[in-house]
Amino acid sequence: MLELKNPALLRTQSYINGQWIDADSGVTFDVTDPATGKVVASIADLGADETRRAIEAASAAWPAWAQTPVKERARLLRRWYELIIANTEDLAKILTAEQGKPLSEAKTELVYGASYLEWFAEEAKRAYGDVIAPPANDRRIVVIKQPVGVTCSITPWNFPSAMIARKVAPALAAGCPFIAKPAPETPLSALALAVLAEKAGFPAGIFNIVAGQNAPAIGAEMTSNPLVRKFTFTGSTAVGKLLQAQCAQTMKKTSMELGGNAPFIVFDDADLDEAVKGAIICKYRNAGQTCVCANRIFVQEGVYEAFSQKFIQAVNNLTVGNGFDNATDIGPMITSKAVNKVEALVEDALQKGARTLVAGGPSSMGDRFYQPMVLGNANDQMNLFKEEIFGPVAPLFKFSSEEEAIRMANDTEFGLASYFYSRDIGRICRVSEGLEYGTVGVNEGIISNEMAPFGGVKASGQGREGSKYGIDDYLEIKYLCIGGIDK
Ligand SMILES: NC(=O)C1=CN([C@@H]2O[C@H](COP(=O)(O)OP(=O)(O)OC[C@H]3O[C@@H](n4cnc5c(N)ncnc54)[C@H](OP(=O)(O)O)[C@@H]3O)[C@@H](O)[C@H]2O)C=CC1
Ligand SMILES: O=C(O)CCCC(=O)O
Repeated sequence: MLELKNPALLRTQSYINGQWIDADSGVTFDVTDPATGKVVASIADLGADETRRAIEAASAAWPAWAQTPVKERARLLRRWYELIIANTEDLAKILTAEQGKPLSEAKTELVYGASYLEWFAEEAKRAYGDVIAPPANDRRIVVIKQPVGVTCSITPWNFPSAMIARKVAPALAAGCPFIAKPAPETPLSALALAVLAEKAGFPAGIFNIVAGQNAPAIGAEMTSNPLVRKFTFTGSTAVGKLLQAQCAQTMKKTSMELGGNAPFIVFDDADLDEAVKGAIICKYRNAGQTCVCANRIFVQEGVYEAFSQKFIQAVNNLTVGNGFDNATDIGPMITSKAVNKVEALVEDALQKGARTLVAGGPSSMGDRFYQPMVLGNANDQMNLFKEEIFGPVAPLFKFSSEEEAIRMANDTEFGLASYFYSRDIGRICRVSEGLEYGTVGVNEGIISNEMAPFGGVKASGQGREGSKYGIDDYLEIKYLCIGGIDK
Protein backbone atom coordinates (compact mmCIF):
# COMPACT_ATOMS: atom_id res chain seq x y z
CA MET A 1 0.00 0.00 0.00
CA LEU A 2 1.31 3.45 -0.94
CA GLU A 3 1.95 5.69 2.04
CA LEU A 4 0.90 9.20 1.05
CA LYS A 5 0.74 12.41 3.07
CA ASN A 6 -2.43 13.19 1.11
CA PRO A 7 -4.21 9.86 0.37
CA ALA A 8 -6.94 11.79 -1.54
CA LEU A 9 -4.52 12.03 -4.46
CA LEU A 10 -4.99 8.33 -5.21
CA ARG A 11 -8.28 8.19 -7.17
CA THR A 12 -9.84 5.27 -8.98
CA GLN A 13 -12.82 7.04 -10.60
CA SER A 14 -12.63 9.24 -13.69
CA TYR A 15 -13.32 12.98 -13.60
CA ILE A 16 -15.97 14.38 -15.98
CA ASN A 17 -17.78 17.72 -15.74
CA GLY A 18 -16.53 18.30 -12.21
CA GLN A 19 -17.81 14.88 -10.99
CA TRP A 20 -15.89 11.75 -10.00
CA ILE A 21 -17.61 8.88 -11.79
CA ASP A 22 -17.55 5.09 -12.20
CA ALA A 23 -17.86 3.36 -15.56
CA ASP A 24 -21.47 2.97 -16.81
CA SER A 25 -20.76 -0.76 -16.91
CA GLY A 26 -19.37 -0.82 -13.38
CA VAL A 27 -16.30 -2.61 -14.75
CA THR A 28 -12.80 -1.86 -13.43
CA PHE A 29 -9.26 -2.72 -14.51
CA ASP A 30 -6.08 -3.19 -12.48
CA VAL A 31 -3.03 -0.97 -12.51
CA THR A 32 0.06 -2.93 -11.50
CA ASP A 33 3.47 -1.91 -10.21
CA PRO A 34 5.91 -2.97 -12.97
CA ALA A 35 8.60 -3.71 -10.38
CA THR A 36 6.57 -6.15 -8.28
CA GLY A 37 3.59 -7.10 -10.44
CA LYS A 38 1.34 -6.19 -7.49
CA VAL A 39 -1.96 -4.39 -8.03
CA VAL A 40 -1.68 -0.71 -7.06
CA ALA A 41 -5.35 0.15 -7.68
CA SER A 42 -8.46 -0.92 -9.60
CA ILE A 43 -9.67 1.81 -11.93
CA ALA A 44 -13.10 2.52 -13.42
CA ASP A 45 -12.99 1.33 -17.04
CA LEU A 46 -14.76 4.00 -19.11
CA GLY A 47 -15.61 3.76 -22.79
CA ALA A 48 -17.13 5.65 -25.72
CA ASP A 49 -20.39 6.71 -24.00
CA GLU A 50 -18.67 8.37 -21.06
CA THR A 51 -16.22 9.98 -23.50
CA ARG A 52 -19.15 11.47 -25.46
CA ARG A 53 -20.59 12.91 -22.24
CA ALA A 54 -17.22 14.41 -21.36
CA ILE A 55 -17.05 16.04 -24.79
CA GLU A 56 -20.58 17.43 -24.44
CA ALA A 57 -19.77 18.82 -21.00
CA ALA A 58 -16.58 20.42 -22.29
CA SER A 59 -18.45 21.89 -25.22
CA ALA A 60 -21.09 23.39 -22.90
CA ALA A 61 -18.35 24.85 -20.68
CA TRP A 62 -16.35 26.26 -23.59
CA PRO A 63 -18.07 29.65 -24.22
CA ALA A 64 -17.72 30.78 -20.62
CA TRP A 65 -14.13 29.55 -20.46
CA ALA A 66 -13.21 31.34 -23.68
CA GLN A 67 -14.75 34.53 -22.22
CA THR A 68 -13.00 34.15 -18.86
CA PRO A 69 -10.50 37.01 -18.59
CA VAL A 70 -7.07 35.77 -19.45
CA LYS A 71 -5.69 36.94 -16.10
CA GLU A 72 -8.17 34.62 -14.36
CA ARG A 73 -7.22 31.67 -16.58
CA ALA A 74 -3.59 32.44 -15.78
CA ARG A 75 -4.30 32.61 -12.05
CA LEU A 76 -5.94 29.16 -12.08
CA LEU A 77 -3.06 27.62 -14.06
CA ARG A 78 -0.56 29.15 -11.65
CA ARG A 79 -2.52 27.80 -8.67
CA TRP A 80 -2.55 24.31 -10.24
CA TYR A 81 1.22 24.56 -10.75
CA GLU A 82 1.72 25.51 -7.09
CA LEU A 83 -0.42 22.59 -5.90
CA ILE A 84 1.61 20.11 -7.98
CA ILE A 85 4.85 21.48 -6.58
CA ALA A 86 3.46 21.31 -3.03
CA ASN A 87 2.44 17.66 -3.55
CA THR A 88 5.51 16.49 -5.49
CA GLU A 89 6.54 13.86 -2.93
CA ASP A 90 3.18 12.06 -3.03
CA LEU A 91 2.74 12.46 -6.79
CA ALA A 92 6.20 10.98 -7.37
CA LYS A 93 5.32 7.91 -5.28
CA ILE A 94 2.15 7.39 -7.33
CA LEU A 95 4.12 7.81 -10.57
CA THR A 96 6.86 5.36 -9.59
CA ALA A 97 4.30 2.83 -8.36
CA GLU A 98 2.50 2.69 -11.72
CA GLN A 99 5.35 3.44 -14.15
CA GLY A 100 8.46 2.04 -12.46
CA LYS A 101 10.96 4.88 -13.01
CA PRO A 102 13.26 5.77 -10.08
CA LEU A 103 11.65 8.11 -7.54
CA SER A 104 14.17 10.87 -8.28
CA GLU A 105 13.25 10.70 -11.99
CA ALA A 106 9.57 10.77 -11.07
CA LYS A 107 10.13 13.99 -9.10
CA THR A 108 12.02 15.48 -12.04
CA GLU A 109 9.13 14.60 -14.35
CA LEU A 110 6.59 16.23 -12.03
CA VAL A 111 8.52 19.48 -11.74
CA TYR A 112 9.16 19.41 -15.50
CA GLY A 113 5.46 18.84 -16.27
CA ALA A 114 4.36 21.49 -13.78
CA SER A 115 6.73 23.98 -15.39
CA TYR A 116 4.46 23.96 -18.49
CA LEU A 117 1.55 25.12 -16.31
CA GLU A 118 3.70 27.89 -14.88
CA TRP A 119 4.98 28.89 -18.34
CA PHE A 120 1.60 28.93 -20.07
CA ALA A 121 0.02 30.82 -17.16
CA GLU A 122 2.39 33.56 -18.28
CA GLU A 123 2.09 32.99 -22.04
CA ALA A 124 -1.74 33.11 -21.82
CA LYS A 125 -1.39 36.88 -21.55
CA ARG A 126 0.71 37.12 -24.71
CA ALA A 127 -1.56 35.65 -27.39
CA TYR A 128 -1.09 38.84 -29.38
CA GLY A 129 -2.99 39.75 -32.53
CA ASP A 130 -1.88 42.11 -35.27
CA VAL A 131 -2.83 45.25 -37.17
CA ILE A 132 -1.77 45.07 -40.82
CA ALA A 133 -1.42 47.88 -43.36
CA PRO A 134 -4.53 47.73 -45.62
CA PRO A 135 -4.48 47.86 -49.46
CA ALA A 136 -6.85 50.90 -49.40
CA ASN A 137 -7.59 53.67 -46.87
CA ASP A 138 -11.25 52.81 -46.49
CA ARG A 139 -10.59 49.67 -44.52
CA ARG A 140 -8.47 48.16 -41.76
CA ILE A 141 -6.96 44.68 -41.37
CA VAL A 142 -7.01 43.39 -37.82
CA VAL A 143 -5.93 39.90 -36.76
CA ILE A 144 -7.21 38.35 -33.54
CA LYS A 145 -6.49 34.93 -32.03
CA GLN A 146 -9.24 32.78 -30.55
CA PRO A 147 -9.27 29.36 -28.87
CA VAL A 148 -9.67 26.42 -31.25
CA GLY A 149 -12.23 24.79 -28.98
CA VAL A 150 -12.77 21.45 -27.26
CA THR A 151 -9.49 19.53 -27.20
CA CYS A 152 -8.94 15.81 -26.66
CA SER A 153 -5.65 14.07 -25.94
CA ILE A 154 -4.29 10.53 -25.89
CA THR A 155 -0.96 10.07 -24.14
CA PRO A 156 1.43 7.18 -23.42
CA TRP A 157 2.71 5.59 -20.23
CA ASN A 158 6.34 6.74 -20.38
CA PHE A 159 5.66 10.23 -18.91
CA PRO A 160 2.23 9.77 -17.26
CA SER A 161 2.15 13.26 -15.77
CA ALA A 162 4.32 15.47 -18.00
CA MET A 163 2.81 14.38 -21.32
CA ILE A 164 -0.63 15.54 -20.15
CA ALA A 165 0.71 18.72 -18.52
CA ARG A 166 2.57 19.64 -21.72
CA LYS A 167 -0.71 19.53 -23.66
CA VAL A 168 -3.30 20.76 -21.18
CA ALA A 169 -1.32 23.86 -20.17
CA PRO A 170 -1.35 25.62 -23.57
CA ALA A 171 -4.92 24.41 -24.25
CA LEU A 172 -6.37 25.91 -21.06
CA ALA A 173 -4.23 29.03 -21.40
CA ALA A 174 -5.63 29.58 -24.90
CA GLY A 175 -9.23 29.04 -23.72
CA CYS A 176 -9.83 25.43 -24.86
CA PRO A 177 -11.51 22.90 -22.50
CA PHE A 178 -9.63 19.61 -22.33
CA ILE A 179 -10.36 15.87 -22.14
CA ALA A 180 -7.44 13.52 -21.48
CA LYS A 181 -7.27 9.78 -22.03
CA PRO A 182 -4.24 8.50 -20.10
CA ALA A 183 -2.55 5.20 -20.97
CA PRO A 184 -4.20 2.27 -19.17
CA GLU A 185 -0.86 1.30 -17.61
CA THR A 186 -0.57 4.72 -15.89
CA PRO A 187 -3.92 6.45 -15.21
CA LEU A 188 -3.21 7.26 -11.54
CA SER A 189 -0.90 10.20 -12.20
CA ALA A 190 -3.49 11.70 -14.54
CA LEU A 191 -6.27 11.28 -11.98
CA ALA A 192 -4.06 12.88 -9.31
CA LEU A 193 -3.61 15.87 -11.64
CA ALA A 194 -7.41 16.14 -11.81
CA VAL A 195 -7.65 16.14 -7.99
CA LEU A 196 -5.37 19.16 -7.94
CA ALA A 197 -7.10 20.87 -10.88
CA GLU A 198 -10.38 20.60 -8.97
CA LYS A 199 -8.68 22.06 -5.89
CA ALA A 200 -7.20 24.87 -7.96
CA GLY A 201 -10.77 25.87 -8.83
CA PHE A 202 -11.21 25.22 -12.56
CA PRO A 203 -14.91 25.30 -13.48
CA ALA A 204 -16.71 22.01 -14.20
CA GLY A 205 -16.09 20.61 -17.69
CA ILE A 206 -12.81 22.45 -18.29
CA PHE A 207 -10.46 19.58 -17.40
CA ASN A 208 -11.74 16.01 -17.74
CA ILE A 209 -10.13 12.60 -17.50
CA VAL A 210 -11.52 9.52 -19.20
CA ALA A 211 -9.57 6.44 -18.08
CA GLY A 212 -10.33 3.23 -19.88
CA GLN A 213 -8.83 0.16 -21.46
CA ASN A 214 -10.63 0.32 -24.79
CA ALA A 215 -8.38 2.83 -26.56
CA PRO A 216 -9.85 2.28 -30.05
CA ALA A 217 -13.41 3.01 -28.77
CA ILE A 218 -12.42 6.10 -26.77
CA GLY A 219 -10.15 7.25 -29.59
CA ALA A 220 -12.90 6.77 -32.19
CA GLU A 221 -15.27 9.01 -30.22
CA MET A 222 -12.61 11.67 -29.68
CA THR A 223 -11.56 11.73 -33.32
CA SER A 224 -15.05 11.57 -34.89
CA ASN A 225 -17.20 13.75 -32.61
CA PRO A 226 -17.76 17.07 -34.42
CA LEU A 227 -17.80 18.98 -31.10
CA VAL A 228 -14.08 18.21 -30.78
CA ARG A 229 -12.05 20.81 -32.68
CA LYS A 230 -8.53 19.76 -31.72
CA PHE A 231 -6.86 16.41 -31.11
CA THR A 232 -3.36 16.01 -29.68
CA PHE A 233 -1.48 12.71 -29.42
CA THR A 234 1.84 11.39 -28.15
CA GLY A 235 2.75 7.80 -28.98
CA SER A 236 3.89 5.56 -31.79
CA THR A 237 3.90 6.72 -35.41
CA ALA A 238 1.64 3.83 -36.46
CA VAL A 239 -1.13 4.83 -34.04
CA GLY A 240 -0.55 8.55 -34.75
CA LYS A 241 -1.16 8.00 -38.47
CA LEU A 242 -4.34 6.08 -37.76
CA LEU A 243 -5.71 8.78 -35.44
CA GLN A 244 -4.72 11.55 -37.85
CA ALA A 245 -6.66 9.78 -40.62
CA GLN A 246 -9.68 9.46 -38.31
CA CYS A 247 -9.49 13.19 -37.53
CA ALA A 248 -9.46 14.04 -41.23
CA GLN A 249 -13.18 13.16 -41.55
CA THR A 250 -14.14 16.15 -39.38
CA MET A 251 -11.04 18.20 -40.35
CA LYS A 252 -9.82 18.60 -36.78
CA LYS A 253 -6.69 20.54 -36.02
CA THR A 254 -4.09 18.00 -34.80
CA SER A 255 -0.74 17.87 -33.02
CA MET A 256 1.23 14.63 -33.31
CA GLU A 257 4.28 13.88 -31.17
CA LEU A 258 5.37 10.50 -32.53
CA GLY A 259 8.27 8.07 -32.54
CA GLY A 260 11.94 8.95 -32.77
CA ASN A 261 15.21 7.35 -33.83
CA ALA A 262 17.70 9.76 -32.29
CA PRO A 263 21.29 9.77 -33.54
CA PHE A 264 23.94 10.62 -30.93
CA ILE A 265 27.17 11.54 -32.75
CA VAL A 266 30.59 11.78 -31.10
CA PHE A 267 33.18 13.53 -33.28
CA ASP A 268 36.96 13.21 -32.94
CA ASP A 269 37.18 16.67 -31.39
CA ALA A 270 34.53 16.05 -28.69
CA ASP A 271 35.13 16.28 -24.95
CA LEU A 272 34.80 12.52 -24.41
CA ASP A 273 33.97 12.68 -20.71
CA GLU A 274 31.12 15.08 -21.43
CA ALA A 275 29.98 12.91 -24.36
CA VAL A 276 29.88 9.82 -22.12
CA LYS A 277 27.92 11.72 -19.47
CA GLY A 278 25.45 12.94 -22.11
CA ALA A 279 25.11 9.50 -23.69
CA ILE A 280 24.39 7.79 -20.36
CA ILE A 281 21.55 10.12 -19.40
CA CYS A 282 20.23 10.33 -22.94
CA LYS A 283 20.20 6.55 -23.47
CA TYR A 284 19.31 5.10 -20.09
CA ARG A 285 16.91 7.66 -18.57
CA ASN A 286 13.50 6.03 -17.99
CA ALA A 287 15.09 2.63 -18.88
CA GLY A 288 15.55 3.89 -22.44
CA GLN A 289 11.81 4.43 -22.85
CA THR A 290 11.63 7.99 -24.17
CA CYS A 291 11.08 9.11 -27.73
CA VAL A 292 14.17 11.33 -27.46
CA CYS A 293 16.51 8.60 -26.15
CA ALA A 294 19.72 8.05 -28.12
CA ASN A 295 18.82 5.16 -30.44
CA ARG A 296 22.01 4.99 -32.53
CA ILE A 297 25.36 6.14 -31.13
CA PHE A 298 27.77 7.08 -33.96
CA VAL A 299 31.43 7.43 -32.92
CA GLN A 300 34.20 8.74 -35.18
CA GLU A 301 36.96 6.18 -35.78
CA GLY A 302 39.73 8.20 -34.10
CA VAL A 303 37.94 8.14 -30.72
CA TYR A 304 35.89 4.94 -31.09
CA GLU A 305 38.09 2.87 -28.76
CA ALA A 306 38.55 5.60 -26.16
CA PHE A 307 34.84 6.50 -26.10
CA SER A 308 33.78 2.81 -25.96
CA GLN A 309 36.03 2.13 -22.97
CA LYS A 310 34.76 5.10 -20.99
CA PHE A 311 31.15 4.39 -21.95
CA ILE A 312 31.39 0.70 -20.98
CA GLN A 313 32.82 1.67 -17.61
CA ALA A 314 29.96 4.13 -16.98
CA VAL A 315 27.31 1.59 -18.03
CA ASN A 316 28.81 -1.03 -15.72
CA ASN A 317 28.21 1.39 -12.83
CA LEU A 318 24.45 1.58 -13.44
CA THR A 319 22.20 -0.24 -10.99
CA VAL A 320 18.92 -1.85 -12.03
CA GLY A 321 16.21 -2.23 -9.41
CA ASN A 322 12.91 -1.16 -7.93
CA GLY A 323 12.33 2.57 -8.49
CA PHE A 324 11.62 3.02 -4.76
CA ASP A 325 15.15 1.88 -3.90
CA ASN A 326 17.50 4.89 -3.62
CA ALA A 327 20.35 2.98 -5.27
CA THR A 328 18.36 2.36 -8.47
CA ASP A 329 19.43 4.11 -11.69
CA ILE A 330 17.24 2.04 -14.02
CA GLY A 331 13.81 0.77 -13.03
CA PRO A 332 11.78 -2.00 -14.66
CA MET A 333 10.46 -1.67 -18.19
CA ILE A 334 6.74 -1.06 -18.51
CA THR A 335 5.69 -4.60 -19.57
CA SER A 336 7.26 -7.97 -20.35
CA LYS A 337 6.05 -7.39 -23.95
CA ALA A 338 8.30 -4.31 -24.11
CA VAL A 339 11.22 -6.46 -22.88
CA ASN A 340 10.51 -9.05 -25.58
CA LYS A 341 10.53 -6.36 -28.29
CA VAL A 342 13.96 -5.16 -27.15
CA GLU A 343 15.26 -8.73 -27.01
CA ALA A 344 14.14 -9.37 -30.60
CA LEU A 345 16.07 -6.29 -31.78
CA VAL A 346 19.18 -7.44 -29.88
CA GLU A 347 19.01 -10.97 -31.34
CA ASP A 348 18.67 -9.56 -34.84
CA ALA A 349 21.69 -7.28 -34.26
CA LEU A 350 23.82 -10.15 -32.90
CA GLN A 351 22.96 -12.30 -35.93
CA LYS A 352 24.04 -9.44 -38.20
CA GLY A 353 27.47 -9.03 -36.61
CA ALA A 354 27.06 -6.91 -33.44
CA ARG A 355 29.57 -7.57 -30.64
CA THR A 356 28.51 -7.58 -27.02
CA LEU A 357 30.49 -4.93 -25.11
CA VAL A 358 28.29 -4.96 -21.99
CA ALA A 359 26.32 -8.20 -21.73
CA GLY A 360 23.15 -6.94 -20.03
CA GLY A 361 19.84 -8.39 -21.16
CA PRO A 362 16.95 -10.08 -19.33
CA SER A 363 17.40 -10.00 -15.59
CA SER A 364 16.88 -12.55 -12.84
CA MET A 365 14.95 -9.80 -10.98
CA GLY A 366 11.82 -10.50 -13.04
CA ASP A 367 10.35 -10.49 -16.52
CA ARG A 368 10.09 -6.68 -16.71
CA PHE A 369 13.71 -6.01 -15.74
CA TYR A 370 16.45 -5.61 -18.31
CA GLN A 371 20.13 -5.03 -17.50
CA PRO A 372 21.70 -2.23 -19.59
CA MET A 373 23.45 -3.51 -22.69
CA VAL A 374 26.07 -2.07 -25.06
CA LEU A 375 26.60 -3.48 -28.56
CA GLY A 376 29.64 -2.66 -30.70
CA ASN A 377 30.17 -3.11 -34.42
CA ALA A 378 26.59 -2.08 -35.22
CA ASN A 379 25.62 -1.49 -38.86
CA ASP A 380 22.77 -0.09 -40.94
CA GLN A 381 21.40 -3.54 -41.87
CA MET A 382 20.25 -4.16 -38.31
CA ASN A 383 16.60 -3.57 -37.43
CA LEU A 384 17.65 -1.31 -34.57
CA PHE A 385 19.10 1.11 -37.13
CA LYS A 386 15.55 1.80 -38.37
CA GLU A 387 13.35 1.07 -35.34
CA GLU A 388 12.94 2.75 -31.97
CA ILE A 389 14.60 0.42 -29.42
CA PHE A 390 12.68 1.91 -26.46
CA GLY A 391 14.84 0.04 -23.97
CA PRO A 392 18.27 0.17 -22.26
CA VAL A 393 20.37 -1.05 -25.20
CA ALA A 394 23.06 1.16 -26.77
CA PRO A 395 24.40 0.22 -30.22
CA LEU A 396 27.73 1.83 -31.23
CA PHE A 397 28.37 2.54 -34.94
CA LYS A 398 31.81 3.59 -36.27
CA PHE A 399 32.09 6.34 -38.91
CA SER A 400 34.93 8.16 -40.60
CA SER A 401 33.80 11.55 -41.98
CA GLU A 402 31.38 14.32 -41.01
CA GLU A 403 29.42 13.77 -44.26
CA GLU A 404 29.03 10.08 -43.48
CA ALA A 405 27.78 10.86 -39.96
CA ILE A 406 25.13 13.29 -41.25
CA ARG A 407 24.06 10.87 -44.00
CA MET A 408 23.66 7.94 -41.58
CA ALA A 409 21.94 10.12 -38.97
CA ASN A 410 19.36 11.29 -41.53
CA ASP A 411 18.85 7.80 -43.01
CA THR A 412 15.57 7.23 -41.15
CA GLU A 413 11.90 8.11 -41.56
CA PHE A 414 12.00 9.82 -38.13
CA GLY A 415 13.11 13.35 -37.21
CA LEU A 416 12.48 14.14 -33.54
CA ALA A 417 15.66 14.64 -31.46
CA SER A 418 19.33 14.39 -32.44
CA TYR A 419 22.57 15.03 -30.55
CA PHE A 420 26.22 15.58 -31.33
CA TYR A 421 29.42 16.38 -29.47
CA SER A 422 32.09 18.59 -31.02
CA ARG A 423 34.16 21.62 -30.05
CA ASP A 424 34.68 22.95 -33.56
CA ILE A 425 32.45 25.97 -34.18
CA GLY A 426 32.36 25.48 -37.96
CA ARG A 427 31.34 21.84 -37.54
CA ILE A 428 28.75 22.79 -34.92
CA CYS A 429 27.06 25.10 -37.46
CA ARG A 430 27.33 22.67 -40.41
CA VAL A 431 26.07 19.61 -38.54
CA SER A 432 23.28 21.49 -36.71
CA GLU A 433 21.97 22.72 -40.05
CA GLY A 434 22.45 19.35 -41.79
CA LEU A 435 20.51 17.20 -39.32
CA GLU A 436 16.87 16.73 -40.38
CA TYR A 437 15.42 16.83 -36.88
CA GLY A 438 13.09 19.09 -34.87
CA THR A 439 15.69 19.36 -32.10
CA VAL A 440 19.49 19.22 -32.05
CA GLY A 441 21.34 18.84 -28.75
CA VAL A 442 24.85 20.23 -29.21
CA ASN A 443 27.13 18.99 -26.41
CA GLU A 444 23.91 18.26 -24.45
CA GLY A 445 22.15 14.98 -23.75
CA ILE A 446 18.98 16.49 -22.19
CA ILE A 447 17.11 18.98 -24.29
CA SER A 448 13.55 19.31 -22.98
CA ASN A 449 12.29 22.30 -21.05
CA GLU A 450 9.13 24.36 -21.08
CA MET A 451 10.77 27.41 -22.64
CA ALA A 452 11.88 25.57 -25.79
CA PRO A 453 9.77 24.23 -28.69
CA PHE A 454 9.59 20.41 -28.56
CA GLY A 455 8.47 18.49 -31.64
CA GLY A 456 9.50 16.59 -34.72
CA VAL A 457 9.64 16.54 -38.49
CA LYS A 458 9.03 13.73 -41.01
CA ALA A 459 7.33 10.68 -39.41
CA SER A 460 7.99 12.09 -35.92
CA GLY A 461 4.94 14.31 -36.28
CA GLN A 462 3.89 17.90 -36.36
CA GLY A 463 3.25 20.76 -33.94
CA ARG A 464 5.37 22.09 -31.11
CA GLU A 465 4.93 21.82 -27.36
CA GLY A 466 6.31 24.45 -24.98
CA SER A 467 7.87 27.86 -25.69
CA LYS A 468 6.16 30.93 -27.14
CA TYR A 469 5.21 28.78 -30.17
CA GLY A 470 3.36 26.12 -28.15
CA ILE A 471 0.16 28.11 -27.64
CA ASP A 472 -0.31 28.58 -31.41
CA ASP A 473 -1.41 24.93 -31.74
CA TYR A 474 -4.50 25.83 -29.65
CA LEU A 475 -5.38 29.15 -31.28
CA GLU A 476 -7.11 30.02 -34.54
CA ILE A 477 -6.22 33.16 -36.44
CA LYS A 478 -9.20 35.33 -37.36
CA TYR A 479 -8.87 38.17 -39.86
CA LEU A 480 -11.22 41.12 -39.40
CA CYS A 481 -11.66 43.16 -42.56
CA ILE A 482 -13.08 46.46 -41.25
CA GLY A 483 -14.54 48.60 -44.01
CA GLY A 484 -16.45 51.89 -44.22
CA ILE A 485 -13.72 53.80 -42.44
CA ASP A 486 -13.87 56.87 -44.77
CA LYS A 487 -17.65 57.38 -44.51
N1 LIG B 1 6.73 9.13 -28.89
C1 LIG B 1 6.68 8.53 -27.73
O1 LIG B 1 6.89 9.15 -26.71
C2 LIG B 1 6.26 7.15 -27.63
C3 LIG B 1 6.62 6.20 -28.56
N2 LIG B 1 6.21 4.93 -28.40
C4 LIG B 1 6.65 3.89 -29.36
O2 LIG B 1 5.58 3.01 -29.59
C5 LIG B 1 5.93 1.67 -29.22
C6 LIG B 1 4.70 0.99 -28.65
O3 LIG B 1 4.30 1.60 -27.44
P1 LIG B 1 2.77 1.83 -27.08
O4 LIG B 1 2.59 2.34 -25.73
O5 LIG B 1 2.04 0.58 -27.43
O6 LIG B 1 2.40 3.03 -28.06
P2 LIG B 1 1.03 3.30 -28.78
O7 LIG B 1 1.22 4.37 -29.77
O8 LIG B 1 0.42 2.03 -29.21
O9 LIG B 1 0.11 3.85 -27.59
C7 LIG B 1 0.09 5.17 -27.14
C8 LIG B 1 -1.31 5.51 -26.64
O10 LIG B 1 -2.23 5.39 -27.71
C9 LIG B 1 -3.29 4.52 -27.36
N3 LIG B 1 -3.78 3.81 -28.54
C10 LIG B 1 -3.27 2.70 -29.15
N4 LIG B 1 -4.03 2.35 -30.20
C11 LIG B 1 -5.05 3.24 -30.27
C12 LIG B 1 -6.17 3.40 -31.14
N5 LIG B 1 -6.40 2.58 -32.17
N6 LIG B 1 -7.01 4.43 -30.91
C13 LIG B 1 -6.79 5.26 -29.88
N7 LIG B 1 -5.76 5.16 -29.03
C14 LIG B 1 -4.89 4.16 -29.22
C15 LIG B 1 -2.68 3.60 -26.32
O11 LIG B 1 -3.66 3.00 -25.53
P3 LIG B 1 -3.53 1.40 -25.26
O12 LIG B 1 -2.25 1.23 -24.52
O13 LIG B 1 -4.75 1.07 -24.49
O14 LIG B 1 -3.49 0.71 -26.60
C16 LIG B 1 -1.81 4.57 -25.54
O15 LIG B 1 -2.55 5.28 -24.60
C17 LIG B 1 7.06 1.85 -28.22
O16 LIG B 1 7.87 0.73 -28.14
C18 LIG B 1 7.78 3.04 -28.81
O17 LIG B 1 8.62 2.62 -29.84
C19 LIG B 1 5.42 4.60 -27.36
C20 LIG B 1 5.02 5.50 -26.43
C21 LIG B 1 5.47 6.84 -26.46
O1 LIG C 1 9.26 10.48 -24.70
C1 LIG C 1 8.57 11.46 -24.90
O2 LIG C 1 7.47 11.39 -25.49
C2 LIG C 1 8.93 12.82 -24.42
C3 LIG C 1 10.29 12.88 -23.87
C4 LIG C 1 10.28 13.57 -22.58
C5 LIG C 1 11.11 14.75 -22.65
O3 LIG C 1 12.32 14.62 -22.47
O4 LIG C 1 10.51 15.82 -22.88
